[in-house]
Amino acid sequence: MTFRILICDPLSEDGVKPLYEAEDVEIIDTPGMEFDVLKQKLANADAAIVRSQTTMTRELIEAAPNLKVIGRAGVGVDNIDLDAATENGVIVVNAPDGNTMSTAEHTMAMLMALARNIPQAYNLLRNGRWERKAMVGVELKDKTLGIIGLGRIGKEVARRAKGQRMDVIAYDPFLTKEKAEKIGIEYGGVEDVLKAADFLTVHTPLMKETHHLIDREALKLMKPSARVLNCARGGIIDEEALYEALKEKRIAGAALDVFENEPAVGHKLLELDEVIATPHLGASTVEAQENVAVDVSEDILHILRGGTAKHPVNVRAVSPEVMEQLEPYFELAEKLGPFLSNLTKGVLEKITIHYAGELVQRDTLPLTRCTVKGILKLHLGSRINDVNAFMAAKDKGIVVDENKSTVSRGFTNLITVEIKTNEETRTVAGTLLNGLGPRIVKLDQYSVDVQPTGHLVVIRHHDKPGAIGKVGNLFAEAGVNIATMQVGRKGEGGHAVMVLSVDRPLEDACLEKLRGMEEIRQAHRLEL
Ligand SMILES: NC(=O)C1=CN([C@@H]2O[C@H](COP(=O)(O)OP(=O)(O)OC[C@H]3O[C@@H](n4cnc5c(N)ncnc54)[C@H](O)[C@@H]3O)[C@@H](O)[C@H]2O)C=CC1
Ligand SMILES: O=C(O)CCC(=O)C(=O)O
Repeated sequence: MTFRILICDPLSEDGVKPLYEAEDVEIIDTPGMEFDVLKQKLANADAAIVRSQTTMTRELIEAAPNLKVIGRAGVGVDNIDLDAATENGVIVVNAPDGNTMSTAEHTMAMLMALARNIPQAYNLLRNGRWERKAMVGVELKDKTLGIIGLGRIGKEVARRAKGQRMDVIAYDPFLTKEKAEKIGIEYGGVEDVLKAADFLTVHTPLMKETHHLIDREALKLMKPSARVLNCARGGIIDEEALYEALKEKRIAGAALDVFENEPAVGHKLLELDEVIATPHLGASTVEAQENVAVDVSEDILHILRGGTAKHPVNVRAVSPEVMEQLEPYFELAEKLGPFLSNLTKGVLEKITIHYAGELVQRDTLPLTRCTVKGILKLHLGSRINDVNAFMAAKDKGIVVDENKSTVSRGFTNLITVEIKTNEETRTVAGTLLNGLGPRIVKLDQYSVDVQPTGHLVVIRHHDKPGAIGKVGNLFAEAGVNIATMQVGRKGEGGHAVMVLSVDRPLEDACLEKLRGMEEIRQAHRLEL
């Protein structure tokens, strides 16, 4: 059997050697295809390899009936429609390690160029101007580098910045004070990092939660002398807000490797003297390109020949028999994690899943994996899936435990998820009701009956006369219709919870007012 592999973006020749040398592979190496050509070539491809130039849309994936694997020669998979790939049974693999060093080094190159005006001075000199006065820079020594996103690349940048004798402060949802101390940096919340930074660099994936993470409000918290860097993904920093802040001299400079829309030729940020930029070159080194091309090529060959993926991004590894038994429970498992982790404060340390009732007899590991995936996805984005969820948890030092008990409090099946962070331990229990689907039946010590779907508001309040009415009035004033409301309490006059499902999302102003009420201890808005 011959597998047809389509190379959609330029790849390292040495890196794709394993593919050219394989006897069972036919390569179609035509990078930079127009959409229609790409669509036509995909129609009979078994695998496709992309970097960041090609966007693998649903339309393209659906037009490729033989497609089994998409390989991303790099880290970010925001240019691949993962839902479409999963729905169409296409495995997506990436190369998460191969370009870490290059991207960290590029970030440091940008940091130094930014501090010393190197591109600006060079431009002037090429135009015959020996300008020294206007090109005075700043030292890095004793300056503070703020890092948002301390994953593979963020950590390497921190290490290098310390070598420059900079102070480093970082925020990452998986970083604790203790972990930060161990690597000799300071731990802070996002606001602490923004306020302290002389230079700010972002190294998160681009996803719903990180889109415009650095927005107008964030930039307002920064020092006027601060400079920002983005060598991760366009869209993490709000480009309009950055432009305004630079124009109004509220920040001093920016170094950008990535843009919301690429190629960003003619972008108005590039007209500003305080901005230096490169055309998405973070991973463009001989070494990184060879590494990532080798990694995806090997993974693709292995998968096409019937093996399992080394760096899967979207697949669910469950045998058809086990899948059939567990299928109905996946929706419940998938909802419980995000429901609880949205409510939990602090840095995640341990996830425990308790199974009771008929589930005790089953192989529940796939459900545990699915729950862990739901929790981690909130911070690590869509590349977390059932296959890599445990590995990602281990990577982040999070303990995952599962246990079983015959005590199911009257339910035929019961899944209880417990999340322990460095600040609190919280639990949620859910069951699958015959014909009615998933239900949340317990939140911490309170019994409730909630359908975990749509727009939800979860409130912890003091059980006082009028509290519920006040919440109802506030929602009515905001034009938010309450579809269902569940109230649970330990005893009269004590702590209580309210879980409301509403017909449209609660706006920020309404949530703030809710949080400001004297009867309300905590309020969260959830989309499930
Ligand atoms: N410019 C370029 O050519 C390249 C860009 N990249 C980009 O860099 C990004 C980071 O890559 P890696 O470090 O390899 O990924 P990684 O997955 O190792 O690290 C990402 C980190 O971001 C953290 N994070 C998630 N949400 C966050 C939030 N709201 N606030 C703070 N931290 C948050 C995660 O906990 C994780 O530790 C990639 O997603 C990719 O988009 C990667 C390689 C090359
Ligand atoms: O393919 C490239 O050079 C871009 C690399 C990148 O952005 C990534 O790996 O996420």
